[in-house]
Amino acid sequence: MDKLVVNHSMNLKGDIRVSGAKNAALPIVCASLLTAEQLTLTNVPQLKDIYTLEKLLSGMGVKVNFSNSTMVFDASNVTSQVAPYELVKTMRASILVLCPLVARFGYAEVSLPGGCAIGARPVDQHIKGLEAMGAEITIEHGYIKAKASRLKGARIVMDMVTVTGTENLMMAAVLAEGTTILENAAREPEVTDLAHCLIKMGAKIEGVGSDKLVIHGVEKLHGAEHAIIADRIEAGTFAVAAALTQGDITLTHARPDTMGAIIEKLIKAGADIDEGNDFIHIKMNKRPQAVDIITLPYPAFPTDMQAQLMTLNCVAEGTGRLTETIFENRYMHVPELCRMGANIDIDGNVAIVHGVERLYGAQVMATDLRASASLVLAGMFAEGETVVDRIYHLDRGYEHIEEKLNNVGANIVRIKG
Ligand SMILES: CC(=O)N[C@H]1[C@@H](OP(=O)(O)OP(=O)(O)OC[C@H]2O[C@@H](n3ccc(=O)[nH]c3=O)[C@H](O)[C@@H]2O)O[C@H](CO)[C@@H](O)[C@@H]1O
Ligand SMILES: C=C(OP(=O)(O)O)C(=O)O
Repeated sequence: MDKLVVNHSMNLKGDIRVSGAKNAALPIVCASLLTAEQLTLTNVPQLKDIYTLEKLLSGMGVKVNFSNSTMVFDASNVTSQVAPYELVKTMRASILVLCPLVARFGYAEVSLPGGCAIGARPVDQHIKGLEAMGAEITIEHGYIKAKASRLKGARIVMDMVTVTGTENLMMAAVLAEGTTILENAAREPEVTDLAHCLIKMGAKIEGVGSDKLVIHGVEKLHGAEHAIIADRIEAGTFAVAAALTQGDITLTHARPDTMGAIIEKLIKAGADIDEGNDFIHIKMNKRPQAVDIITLPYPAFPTDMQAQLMTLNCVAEGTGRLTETIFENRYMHVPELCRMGANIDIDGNVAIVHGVERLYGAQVMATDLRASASLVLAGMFAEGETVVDRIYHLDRGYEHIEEKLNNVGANIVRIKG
């Protein structure tokens, strides 16, 4: 298993190009199952999760060509509607093939994704919505089996805001007979990006970007070309790197309009931020101030940035209070940060972070994707050498992370395992 050796690296300086968003690319790749015509995606990040999905779709008979950051799909000859456990267990987002398969082929068999390090993460809302649209669903031997000759439009009120739940049901509704109303829908920019792609493919969706989506089903979708939206979480991670190392970084190909809550917290922490339509410039020349954060659905502060902001709070002046409301077990990075000298108390879903002046390099273990990112950030600030183990999590979601950070002055070495 690969490891990253992160050396003390302050004052990062230069430009970093932001990649396409993993969490937009994953559902949009699955949308390729909705049409027999060619779907072309550009700005696709080269990530382990995308390769896993490519393997899953290829196993179903979809022809996929992935070259540089362009992916071309031909799902005209799908031969299997099964998503096997071996692939689903490595990537929860595989659940996103469920609704496209039922919508176009009337059948799907998808392994239940199960929980992961950050929480139980059930998929009951995906199932509830599909059932409301007339699918017959059984759970057998760890697989969800869904059948429907043609899905029917329905009014679905989601019990909680779910990102992949909204995406899955939106993909069911675009080919259903009649109109579907999705209430309490997720408004994350990645959900909106999927809606924009589906509209290019001929879907009829109203209320894009709001918590009420009205979807008029059509008989079939056609081919299209779509560029994946910039990754606001990758951009946010690098913005924290700039603030933490008292650096001066410009993030290019970014979408600051999707990062309001993150940018606001960085400004509060003391960063100077200048933004345009597609760039963010972050400059910091002092110790950060502690900030309080509550994770909530978009447009509030994203749970996927909680760990990175915690690292910033670890070395800030004052005490910051973080409240995680989305996932029940998303503080796995806390003991690792404490091993590096951080001072953090946990009380239920609240983390109280007392800022310290120094962190010290240590051997630490990454437990999930964003926890890994928070440890790499801490390693750049820490004195000495930090070895981050189990970085396969990181490779699921960050494209060439060490290369991008090294280009602006970091000193990170990958040790192949
Ligand atoms: C591939 C992808 O896009 N992943 C993102 C997506 O995950 P994902 O879509 O899995 O997360 P959800 O938005 O569905 O989860 C939000 C909350 O709802 C709960 N829930 C969800 C569905 C359901 O049927 N029942 C249920 O109880 C979950 O356990 C969690 O507590 O949104 C999360 C929240 O912004 C992000 O952290 C993930 O990075
Ligand atoms: C939790 C995340 O991803 P996933 O839903 O793929 O586990 C994430 O992107 O931080």
